[in-house]
Amino acid sequence: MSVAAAAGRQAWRQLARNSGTSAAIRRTISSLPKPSSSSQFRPASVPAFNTASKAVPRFAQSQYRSYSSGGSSGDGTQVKFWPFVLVLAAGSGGWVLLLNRQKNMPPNPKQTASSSKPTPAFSPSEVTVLFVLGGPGAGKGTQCANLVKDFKFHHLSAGDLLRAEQDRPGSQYGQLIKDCIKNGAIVPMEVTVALLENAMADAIAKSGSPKARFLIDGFPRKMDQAFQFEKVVCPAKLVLFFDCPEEVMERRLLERGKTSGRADDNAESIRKRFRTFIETSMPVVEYYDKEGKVIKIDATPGPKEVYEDVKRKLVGKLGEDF
Ligand SMILES: Nc1ncnc2c1ncn2[C@@H]1O[C@H](COP(=O)(O)OP(=O)(O)OP(=O)(O)O)[C@@H](O)[C@H]1O
Ligand SMILES: O=c1ccn([C@@H]2O[C@H](COP(=O)(O)O)[C@@H](O)[C@H]2O)c(=O)[nH]1
Repeated sequence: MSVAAAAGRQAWRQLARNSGTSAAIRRTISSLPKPSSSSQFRPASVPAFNTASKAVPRFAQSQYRSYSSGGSSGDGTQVKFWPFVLVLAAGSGGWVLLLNRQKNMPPNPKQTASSSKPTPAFSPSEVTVLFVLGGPGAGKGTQCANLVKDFKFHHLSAGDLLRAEQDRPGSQYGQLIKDCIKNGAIVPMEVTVALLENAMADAIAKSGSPKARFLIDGFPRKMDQAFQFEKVVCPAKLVLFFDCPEEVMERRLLERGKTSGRADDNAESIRKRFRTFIETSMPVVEYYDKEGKVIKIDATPGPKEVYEDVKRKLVGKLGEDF
């Protein structure tokens, strides 16, 4: 299991524990991949780490001796161990190859939809989710603020939730999140999906009504997040995509960086964020575009003009009363 995957799995458990585990998160914890490292093939009595200087448990001692002595048990009985070793090694190798192959393959939506098929935590008949995507500095947050006023959305920024978790005293994932943000990398999806689900549950509980509209800003930035969120939390109705040239976004971010205090509003982090956006997040936009769910907005003009376009296109697609 990769370090990021392990961190994600841990993160999920921790976040669920900290903020009242929902049924959906609990289900996902149990459906996360089980450890696939060598520990799976290690007899329980064999220590995980090199214990050369320490006493090795009896069972392990006898195994090590057998392997190195070509099958003699040492008491005169001729037991051939090498065929077992070969079978075990071949089996383990095949398993590792299979896991690595799966890791490198994009998630298969059909498989995801048909296999364990957990029910999402929120029903799309009660909860409307709009994903808000666009490059860093395209103006997503600015336009979300406008939509909140006119359409009574709850605005949840994935970046803001991650920054809050990073700064939460005692958070086990503070450093991981900090490093990802500085480098424009994507935090393991379990962390972000759990934070979003918890925030949605909080907002719904506070409003006292199961009906709610959410703008999920800056998410999903990666295909795995998209599939996981829709499977476990709530299917999305639409994606608002703010399209903006890099030079315009860079100018805005450098300007914002003069006062934002954000660790990633600097030239080096911005370059990395742009690369992640092109390589990892644009495929998400393309995926939803093929599904006919994307409303594309030119984010180059001033904020007012952009908002007029957002409103016109959103109402055009969903009507006033969606
Ligand atoms: N249409 C616009 N024209 C000019 N400046 C804008 C426009 N929209 C937003 N800005 C400014 O650009 C900066 C980035 O905007 P905003 O924070 O809304 O972008 P974002 O897409 O949410 O960024 P990030 O992904 O980094 O959080 C802000 O300083 C904002 O005031
Ligand atoms: O789903 C997400 C969203 C964000 N991140 C990390 O946070 C920063 C900042 O995000 P903003 O939306 O610009 O506030 C982003 O560059 C990622 O490092 C994430 O990992 N996953």
